[in-house]
Amino acid sequence: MVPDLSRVPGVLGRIARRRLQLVEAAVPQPSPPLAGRPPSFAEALAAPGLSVIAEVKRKSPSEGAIADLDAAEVARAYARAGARAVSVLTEPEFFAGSDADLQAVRAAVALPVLRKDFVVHPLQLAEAHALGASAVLLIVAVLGPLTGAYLDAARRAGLDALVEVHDEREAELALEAGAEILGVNNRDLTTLRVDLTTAPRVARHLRTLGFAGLLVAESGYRSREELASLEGRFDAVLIGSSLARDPDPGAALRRLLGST
Ligand SMILES: O=C(O)c1ccccc1NCC(=O)[C@H](O)[C@H](O)COP(=O)(O)O
Repeated sequence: MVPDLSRVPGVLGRIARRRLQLVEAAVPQPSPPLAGRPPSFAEALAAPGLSVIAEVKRKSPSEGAIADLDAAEVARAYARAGARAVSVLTEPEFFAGSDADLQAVRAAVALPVLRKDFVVHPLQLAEAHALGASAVLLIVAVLGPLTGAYLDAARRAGLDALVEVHDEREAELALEAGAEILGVNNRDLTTLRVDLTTAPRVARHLRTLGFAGLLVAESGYRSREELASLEGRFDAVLIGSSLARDPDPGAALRRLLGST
């Protein structure tokens, strides 16, 4: 049940194909047993008001180097500043992420942790659960018609899934697949261009189609005003670069939330 990645264009296609090579070459590592059940990602996003999912992000294809950070320390700062969940990039080559970052964050904060990676193989789901993640990212542009099968497999592994789309057609595929948490990415992962009108436009389409689940706006957010425009239309926002690049990520989040 591996997606056909030859049809995925641009930067996203390069990342996904390389990810599959790395997953297939990896020797499975035993993870130490986890203390307790991870907190619910869905419940954190459903809390009143706009929930912030704050991201631990070291580097990216669009920005290059972002921060040489201590993942646990940054996650604690996010939690103190009011984040409701933490996203941790675990892709090693394009984002300089690691499973160790995820484990460090899980041990450091009581918030749910999203494993932000490029899921291209079912093994990555069991692995995410073993690492202590509460949720995984499933990208419709990568998984295509297998999105529903991966969603079911994630649920069986005890994980919530943030199903990511970028346009109306992908949004319809995600609905058919049974997504309950839908993320609309403002960043086109083929070209890396960011357009903040994308998430509200696709969200309107989803609500017109009767989607009653949780909606997340993703990528490109830098200001209090931009976040204010999402209130009442989205349940959550995912923010990475603008927080992680700040010398004080906690203060950056408090500024965005208007709580300084
Ligand atoms: O961030 C990138 O350059 C990128 C390139 C290719 C695939 C995925 C990419 N980013 C993943 C994300 O969706 C973001 O990390 C996340 O939404 C936060 O975005 P931002 O606040 O703009 O860092």
